[in-house]
Amino acid sequence: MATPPPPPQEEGRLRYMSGGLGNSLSSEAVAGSLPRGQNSPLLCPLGLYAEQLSGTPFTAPRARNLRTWLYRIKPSVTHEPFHPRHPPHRRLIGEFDRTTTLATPTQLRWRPTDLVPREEAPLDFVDGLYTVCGAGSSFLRHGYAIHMYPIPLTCVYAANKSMDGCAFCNADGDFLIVPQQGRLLITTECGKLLVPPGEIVVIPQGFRFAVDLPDGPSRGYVSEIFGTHFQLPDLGPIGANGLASARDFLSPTAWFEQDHRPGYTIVQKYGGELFTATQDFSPFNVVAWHGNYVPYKVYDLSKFCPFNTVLFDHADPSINTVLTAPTDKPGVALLDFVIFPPRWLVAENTFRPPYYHRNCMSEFMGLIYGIYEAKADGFLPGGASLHSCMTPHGPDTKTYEATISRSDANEPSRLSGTLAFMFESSLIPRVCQWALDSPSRDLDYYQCWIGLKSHFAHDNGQATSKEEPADEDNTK
Ligand SMILES: O=C(O)Cc1cc(O)ccc1O
Ligand SMILES: [Fe+2]
Repeated sequence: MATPPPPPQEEGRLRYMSGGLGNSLSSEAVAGSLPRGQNSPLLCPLGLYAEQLSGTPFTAPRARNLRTWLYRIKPSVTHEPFHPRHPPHRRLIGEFDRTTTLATPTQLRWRPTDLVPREEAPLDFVDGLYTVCGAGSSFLRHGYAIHMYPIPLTCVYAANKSMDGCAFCNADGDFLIVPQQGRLLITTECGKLLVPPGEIVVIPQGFRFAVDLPDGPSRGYVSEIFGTHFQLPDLGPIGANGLASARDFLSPTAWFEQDHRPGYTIVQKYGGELFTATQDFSPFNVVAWHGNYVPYKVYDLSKFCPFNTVLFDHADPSINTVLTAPTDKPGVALLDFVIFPPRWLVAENTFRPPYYHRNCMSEFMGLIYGIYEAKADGFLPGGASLHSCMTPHGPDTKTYEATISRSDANEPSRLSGTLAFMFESSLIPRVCQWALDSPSRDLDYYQCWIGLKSHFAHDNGQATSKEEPADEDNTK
C-alpha cells in the first residue's frame, strides 16, 4: 500500500504551527517553560531569561505592532564585542546611491549561474549572497535590496556549505527567500523550517538564523525590505477568500540546543556591512516563545489560489500578489511578491500572455522552474531579469508570433509546469557594478524584441479605419 505524503504541518521530525502570519502564537519545547499570565516574571520558569524582540516601534498602531518574547538559556547580550568581519563581504549593499551603484534604464537579463562545487570554493549562505540591485537605505529605514549569485539587486544567493558554529542576523531588514535549487533547512530562534524550491520563507529583521543545505549546493533569490514588513494584500472585490491564505503560513515550533559551544560566531549585517561577535553558546537556546513577530514559510504552488480573467483581456499581475510590503501611501508598495503559477487560461479573443507595457513600478523577475509565458527562450530557471521604471518590455518575438497564429487561441488551455515570480517596487533600483559586469549577463537580451515586425494592415493612403468619417457624414 502506498504511504500517503506527510501532512504539511509535519515534515520528518519538524512540526509547524499554521495560521501564523500576523497572529499571536506560542510554543514551548519543554512543558511549563512559558511564563503564565505575564511576560517578564521576577524568575522565569526553569531559570530561563526573558528577552523581547521588537519588529515595530513600541508605539506602532496595535494592528501593525509586532513583537515576540523569547525565553532562553542565556540572553543574546552575552557575547564579546562586535568587530568588522574579516574578510569583509564586498558584494552586499545596504545603501543605494551614486557611490555604491549605477542607474540604468536598460532591460537587463542574467542566465543562471553555475553552482560551484564545495571543494572548489566553500560558500555558506552568507558568503553566497550578492546584492544585484536595490533602492533607498537601510539606515533611513526605507528601501529594499535584491540579492543573487553572482549579481547583487536585493540579493541572490548560491551556497554549497552549511553554516557551522555560526549564525546570521540581519539588522537591516526582513529577508524573503525564494529557493530555486536545493532545500534550505533554516534554524531560527523560534525553531526549524525546511524550505524546498516552490516555497518561500520570511525571516524578519533581527532574528538569528543558520542555513543548512540537506541537498548540497543551493541557489535562489532574496528580497530584503527596510523599515516595514510583509503582509497579505487586501482582497478588495475578490472577497474574504483567495490568493494566499493566512492559514497556509507555517511557523516553527520551539527547538533549542544547550551545549557549551566555545567560539560560536554571530555574523550581523548592519548597514549592509558584516560584523562578527563570538560567544560560548548557541543562539538557538530559546526553550519557549510567544508573540506575533515570527519567521514563517508558505507553500506557494499548491496553496496559492489564483484568480484571473474568465472572459477577455489579460489581468494586471497584481492579481497574483502573495505578500506585499506597504509604504505609507495607499496602494503603493515598497515591494510586492507576485507569482505566476500553473493555472487555466480561458480568455476569449484575447492576447493571453502578458501585454507589452511600461510600468511606473520596477520589476525584478526570477524563474523557479519551467518556461515563463512571456519568454520562449533565454529566461531560464535560476536566471533573472530587471525591467526598471518605465522601461518597455513584454513578450519576445517568438511568443508574440506563436500566440497570434494559434488556431486554438479561444480554447481553454492549462499553463502547467511553470513557476515564475516578480519582486515589484515603487522605488527605482540602482544596479551593482558586478551585476552589470557579470559573465552571466545576457548582453543580447534586447534582441528578443528586435524581430517584432509591423503587422500594420494600412495600405498607403487607403483608409481601413472602421471609424465614421465625421465630416463627410455631415454633408450628406
Ligand atoms: O513583465 C512581466 O512579464 C510581468 C508581468 C506579467 C503580467 O502578466 C502582466 C504585466 C507584467 O508586468
Ligand atoms: Fe512587466
